[in-house]
Amino acid sequence: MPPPAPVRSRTVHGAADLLAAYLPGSFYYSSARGCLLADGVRTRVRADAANRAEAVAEALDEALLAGAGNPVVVGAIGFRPDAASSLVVPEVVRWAGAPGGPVPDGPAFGGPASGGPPPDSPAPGGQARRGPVPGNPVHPGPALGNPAHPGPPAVGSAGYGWSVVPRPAPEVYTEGVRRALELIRQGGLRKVVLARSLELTAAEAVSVPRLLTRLVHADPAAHAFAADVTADGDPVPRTLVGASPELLVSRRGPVVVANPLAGSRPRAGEPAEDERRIAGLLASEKDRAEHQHVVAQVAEVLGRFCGDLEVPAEPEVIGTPAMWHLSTRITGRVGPGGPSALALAEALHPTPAVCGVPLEPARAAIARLEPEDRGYYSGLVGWSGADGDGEWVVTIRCAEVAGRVARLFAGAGLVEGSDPDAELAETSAKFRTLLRALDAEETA
Ligand SMILES: C=C(O[C@@H]1C=C(C(=O)O)C=C[C@H]1O)C(=O)O
Repeated sequence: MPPPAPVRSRTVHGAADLLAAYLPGSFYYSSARGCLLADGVRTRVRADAANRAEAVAEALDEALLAGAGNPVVVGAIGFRPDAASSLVVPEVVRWAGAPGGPVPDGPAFGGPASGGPPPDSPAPGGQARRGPVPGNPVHPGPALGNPAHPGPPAVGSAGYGWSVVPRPAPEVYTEGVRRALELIRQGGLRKVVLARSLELTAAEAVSVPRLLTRLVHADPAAHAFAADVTADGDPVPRTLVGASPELLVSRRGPVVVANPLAGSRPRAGEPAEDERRIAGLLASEKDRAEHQHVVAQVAEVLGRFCGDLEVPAEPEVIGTPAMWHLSTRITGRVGPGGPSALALAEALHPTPAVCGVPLEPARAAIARLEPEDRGYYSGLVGWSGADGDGEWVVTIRCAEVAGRVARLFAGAGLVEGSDPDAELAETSAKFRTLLRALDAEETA
């Protein structure tokens, strides 16, 4: 008989440990389901949209053959079909519970080497996220600034002295919105999302670990991420970092969850006014229509792969520290050997939350009316395991950070009845998630 395998105690990580261990170049992802920190590159998946699924499967198979327990692929994929992607099968993956949750005890998470998410973390899709309270549509979201846990110092604690350039200028954006509304009036296009960006330049290099930590502290229930997206020829490393409220899709075993958002109001930060805004959002036909486009597409795509699809008839309102959104949580089930979380995410992308309806006219309108390339913004970011489990979010409330520059993106969905100035204001409110974390809210 072979000698018994040596028993080694496994390190148990807390969410705070993983966040503290993040370094630029790592991949970090956290949500109400738990968090993951990935380091090192076993395989870099170099593939375009047409052969990505095959390349990912091959890389995961290789890792399995090399003895990795349950290897994962992590990273980000850009918005356009021909956009860059940054996907790797990492050398080391560490898992922990959700940020702000208890430090899990007992043996660690789901398996050798590459492990798996903690078994005791919430079900996929962040059920622990602020949901509706029956009979009370107001969901306060996290407190803004918890004095007991003030979080790390400002990203530029000495004051970065940001300079801010909106791209395009606000009046060019509103003109684009008017032209998009004209296309909608002419017929053929029903919804399109137009985005703009803010380019912030600091006097010194932006600290990505501190930016990420501030985002997680500001909203532990968000899907927070930091992914290295440095491309060949970039003079300095580039990191995609953000806190998305929008679950594109998750899979855990047979259970599939998607949580499309669309239809928004800025958070006022004053309870009575927020009550009014939430009621206004729920009652707005324009916002309901904008939301329904996304729900219909997500349900149609998931319906191709899933049984037991459940699509609530009515949206709820969810809150982030900056925004209120109409939200619909859709669930379904896949059979054994069904599509992986990444395959589902790629089938869903781009949803009308970031592109439009019908898809091709919306893509064409974006290409014509947005002067700036979106890059990774409005693509997808997350992780997928060899067993098919995983979680991918829509890449919003994010910035691409390189050296002293942080490029922020935000968009707004346009349908018949949209108002250009209100859409501009909506994008300004969406920038707040990142501006606050960069201590730049007053500058922009
Ligand atoms: C496009 C963004 O957000 C998306 C658009 C929304 C809307 O138009 O109401 C709401 C949530 C997101 O699905 C963004 O944050 O940049």
